[in-house]
Amino acid sequence: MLESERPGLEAAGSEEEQSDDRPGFDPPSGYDPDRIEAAVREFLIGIGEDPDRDGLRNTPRRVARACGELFAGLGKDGRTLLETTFDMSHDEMVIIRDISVQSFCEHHLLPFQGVAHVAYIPPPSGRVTGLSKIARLVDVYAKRPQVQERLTTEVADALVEYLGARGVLVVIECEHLCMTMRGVRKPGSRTVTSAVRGQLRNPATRAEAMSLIASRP
Ligand SMILES: Nc1nc2c(ncn2[C@@H]2O[C@H](COP(=O)(O)OP(=O)(O)OP(=O)(O)O)[C@@H](O)[C@H]2O)c(=O)[nH]1
Ligand SMILES: [Zn+2]
Repeated sequence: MLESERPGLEAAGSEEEQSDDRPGFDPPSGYDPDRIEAAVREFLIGIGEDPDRDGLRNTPRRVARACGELFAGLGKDGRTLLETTFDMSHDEMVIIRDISVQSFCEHHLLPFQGVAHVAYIPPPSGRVTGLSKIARLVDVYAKRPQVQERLTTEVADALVEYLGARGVLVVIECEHLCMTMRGVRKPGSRTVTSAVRGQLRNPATRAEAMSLIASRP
């Protein structure tokens, strides 16, 4: 089937779709789709492709639009996300495990993906944040060109700085496509990074968090 015949794809170039007012579409402040589009066209020529052939004609525009989502975290931080808190008077550890992570390695602009586990001890006020905000926090720092180590520390530091968490442990495990699709070609290899702050530096508390993260039903 020709691309132009496929349902949904024909509309990709319509005025309506170009307006980028899709619900939830919140591109970074410096987002310039025209520049991305021009660059992708050049890129296609550079790899020896014909950007005017049928299947590629709308690709630069599609990539430009996709970049508004894929890099939506650029220029943002977790401050506003972590402003919404609830009074639970809970002063024990909270763990959100297996949060999916999708990011781009800043060296090759290839994806790395996997999971994040976040443990935190609420601030002395006992106020906790909504569970979804932790997952959104990971997204804010993942949706940009990144390295896994920085992603890990940025999530941990945001929880201390913006929520006032008394302790934080962030563990991220990802597979990097730049190590599997090309280069050293080691499919299945996973990189594990961690960042620990405050009371979770205590060996016993940290061990408790790690065992809860590792436990499986
Ligand atoms: N520390 C760290 N390194 C990363 C991450 N993502 C990719 N890399 C590495 O970044 C390095 C870039 O190395 P270079 O020698 O400049 O680039 P390269 O010639 O493409 O390297 P190869 O991948 O070994 O072919 C590679 O070793 C990647 O594995 C990350 O999140 N953290
Ligand atoms: Zn890479």
